[in-house]
Amino acid sequence: MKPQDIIAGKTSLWIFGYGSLVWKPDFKYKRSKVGYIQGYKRRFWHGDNFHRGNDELPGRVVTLIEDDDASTWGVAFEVTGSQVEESLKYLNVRETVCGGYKTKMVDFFAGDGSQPPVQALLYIATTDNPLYLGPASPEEIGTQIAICRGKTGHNLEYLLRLAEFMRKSCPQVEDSHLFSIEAAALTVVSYLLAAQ
Ligand SMILES: N[C@@H](CCC(=O)N[C@@H](CS)C(=O)NCC(=O)O)C(=O)O
Repeated sequence: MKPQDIIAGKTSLWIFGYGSLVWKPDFKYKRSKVGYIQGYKRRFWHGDNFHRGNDELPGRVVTLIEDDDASTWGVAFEVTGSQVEESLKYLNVRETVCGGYKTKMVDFFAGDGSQPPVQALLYIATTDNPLYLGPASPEEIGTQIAICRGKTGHNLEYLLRLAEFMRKSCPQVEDSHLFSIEAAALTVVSYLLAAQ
């Protein structure tokens, strides 16, 4: 489903965030819910040469990789009325034009699992994306994040705020990929500070 199809008739839309959107949606919404999507794992495998990096030193941001056994926790935001078009126009620039992400509709399950899933729009960077960097060790990814910055800020902020969100809002979720990268990045930062 293309965003313009959604705008055409929709008066309400859920938008699922799993990276910077969980702590910085920056668009108006009616309500939000913490929850998850199934069939995807979150990985720091997408390059970013705008928000958190540049062409010489691209940062690393998250995308979703298909995995039938995995689920990814984040936040779904419900936009209604004029918020639908406003949010999609904003996200098209932030996510697609500047970030290389494309849209996809998935089932979103609210965290308490008490209600049936709702359809949600999300932004995903697929492996054919020119900015796709792919797998690397937590140490390599952590080091890259510790030294990169872009027009929106430091790549480290992007990592630490996502880790903070998961600890506060999804304490039951053990995201070893995220937390191993966080530990590696903080180790690099401690060495850099000690070397000063
Ligand atoms: N699409 C994911 C990832 C979004 C994301 O991290 N996008 C980057 C674009 S490369 C962004 O918006 N960065 C803004 C920032 O880093 O503050 C989400 O739903 O959260």
